[in-house]
Amino acid sequence: MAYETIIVEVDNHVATVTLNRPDALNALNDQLMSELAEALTAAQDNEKVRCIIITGSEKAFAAGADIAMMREKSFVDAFSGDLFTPETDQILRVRKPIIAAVSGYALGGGCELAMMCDFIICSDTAKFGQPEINLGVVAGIGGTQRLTRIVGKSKAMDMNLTGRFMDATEAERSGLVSRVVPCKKLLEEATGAAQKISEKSMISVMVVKEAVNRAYEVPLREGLLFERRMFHALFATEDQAEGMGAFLEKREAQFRDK
Ligand SMILES: CCCCCCCCCCCCC[C@H](O)CC(=O)SCCNC(=O)CCNC(=O)[C@H](O)C(C)(C)COP(=O)(O)OP(=O)(O)OC[C@H]1O[C@@H](n2cnc3c(N)ncnc32)[C@H](O)[C@@H]1OP(=O)(O)O
Repeated sequence: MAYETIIVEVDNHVATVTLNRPDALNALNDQLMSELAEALTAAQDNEKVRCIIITGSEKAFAAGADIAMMREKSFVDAFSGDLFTPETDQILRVRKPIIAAVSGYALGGGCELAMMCDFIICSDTAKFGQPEINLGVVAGIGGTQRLTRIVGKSKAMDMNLTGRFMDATEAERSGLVSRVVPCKKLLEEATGAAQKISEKSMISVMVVKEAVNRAYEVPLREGLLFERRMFHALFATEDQAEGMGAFLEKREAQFRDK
């Protein structure tokens, strides 16, 4: 598939999707979101792909929704057209793990897109923010919701009210990102993580993704029960027999459940 605003490479079970609108700091316009949705669907359907990375350029992961695209829209356009809901539903339907590899700006929809991924590895140049208030709007796809659950009310309120940016150090300290690496090592680190995940039992990987994401949604007792039942269920898989057998036979496990 030929794309204009993204670059897709599949190698060794990892699909790397690079946002590619450098002149607009990867601002998320209709075409980019449509192409990203298509690429994620293709990665989900491709049996050779076991982990997905979304990344951008050194200067910007994504500087947010495209302001030029939004400027002309009315309330009726946004509300009746359910602006951005189909795209966000699409990324949340992907069951394979998605790593956000963030360098430079991840602002507004860019920060929100990164937070919709399963975890974020960022470079020491990363800057996260929800500056929508500067535009007379507020975050629209998780910047007041996921950010608050991740970094806490005070920091989320500060960032959404002042529009200030958070650097990589603060992002790691706040739990927004999993790891911070030197800019030149970002893709190597993200690819290493993706390949390590690709070696695991795919069925277990998908259960982890679902269980950790559910922790945001349900009370602890319900989450613990879900986790317990999925732990029990995995004893029905070949991968559980292979994984535990390989350990006891002191060899590498060869997982095969899809
Ligand atoms: C399955 C598909 C998955 C899809 C997932 C869902 C994605 C949905 C995304 C929509 C989310 C909507 C809800 C969201 O909360 C709303 C927003 O995101 S509002 C936008 C928030 N972002 C901003 O306000 C940042 C705006 N940019 C800046 O402040 C600055 O550009 C900067 C980042 C601080 C960098 O400053 P500089 O280094 O000085 O660079 P320039 O400003 O000169 O920018 C260079 C060039 O890029 C253009 N540009 C930058 N940001 C945007 C943007 N957001 N939209 C459009 N264009 C942008 C800028 O205009 C310059 O262009 P030029 O003038 O050179 O033509």
